[in-house]
Amino acid sequence: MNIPETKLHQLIDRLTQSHVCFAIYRLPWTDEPILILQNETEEVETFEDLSELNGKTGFILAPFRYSPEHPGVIIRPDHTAREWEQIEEVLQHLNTDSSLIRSAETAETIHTGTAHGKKNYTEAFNRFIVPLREGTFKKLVLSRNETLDLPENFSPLRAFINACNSYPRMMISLTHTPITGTWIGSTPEIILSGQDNQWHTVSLAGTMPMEGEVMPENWSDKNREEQAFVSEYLRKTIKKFGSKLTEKGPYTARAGQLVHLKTDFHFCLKNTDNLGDILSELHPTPAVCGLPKQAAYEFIPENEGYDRSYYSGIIGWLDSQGHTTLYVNLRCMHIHNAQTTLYAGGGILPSSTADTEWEETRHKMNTMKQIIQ
Ligand SMILES: C=C(O[C@@H]1C=C(C(=O)O)C=C[C@H]1O)C(=O)O
Repeated sequence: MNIPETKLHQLIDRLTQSHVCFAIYRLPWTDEPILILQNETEEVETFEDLSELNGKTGFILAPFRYSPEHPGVIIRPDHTAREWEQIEEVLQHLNTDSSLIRSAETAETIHTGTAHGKKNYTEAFNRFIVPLREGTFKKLVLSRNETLDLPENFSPLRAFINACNSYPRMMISLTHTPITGTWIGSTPEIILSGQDNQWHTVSLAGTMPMEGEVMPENWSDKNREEQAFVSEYLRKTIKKFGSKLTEKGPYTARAGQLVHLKTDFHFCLKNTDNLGDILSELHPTPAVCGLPKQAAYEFIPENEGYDRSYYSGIIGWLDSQGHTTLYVNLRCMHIHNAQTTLYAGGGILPSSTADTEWEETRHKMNTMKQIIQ
């Protein structure tokens, strides 16, 4: 993807420090930036429950779990533009003097050095592994975050473009609202995409690093099992609201310098008025939460030791009248002041070990670390 001319580039970077609500995203295997911009004077609409999204249209950022600090937001598409020329035209009309006031984002002061981070992670791992080995849970996803200082010349838009150029298979996004702050992500995981009666979701789990440019295929039983849990859950859930379910996989799919096991699920929906209800059934899948679902959804925030915020929530374009492309918010980072907080997790089974799982989160975080410069 081309870098836009300097004036536009600087304007978009400054918008990430303003009260303007916008998202720029790029779908997999395309080279087209899409801007969704809400009128500057309006506050972003929030929601507490995915079912409130029934019948709505807009760019969604929903947390893993709702809290007053982290509501879901819907960026209303008052303006939509594709390609830098059109985006420039739309942004020209912004009243940049009044809108470019720094948003009151609270500075996070978490400094998780690696040693400290690994100690916390291992303690959380120990809390997770006990109920897994006792059989209370079949699978739990344990995640962590890490905060880094950004380079002085850091540009959110350059990071977005770096991600577009490095990760053609992923959905890349740069999202900003005063409520959520600024998020940049490269996600490989669709939660719900489609239009009319043709819909798609994926079961994505199991992780190995790429071997140079070769995709490894020697999946362990643990990886196969944790992906099978996600597939089983999706099969059951889709049957509640969809019909004509077809399935392809599992097969090995690349995501940056990692590979995952992936199964595609295609199905039909009778109508699209209740996409919010469908999302509340789907989210959170055992790719980011666990089984049994509800117990895992309560166990994780109480035992993980930090707040996932928008990581492992939902991000993307929702349009009940048109084409929807919603993803799980993975391989993402929150930009705040001169720092960034990166997030990553992985599925834990009774056979898991803390060191291997820690390494997996390091590999996943590298997806974002690579594009910071
Ligand atoms: C939880 C993450 O990724 C998810 C978990 C995976 C796993 O456990 O192997 C693989 C892909 C994703 O569904 C993440 O990237 O943080």
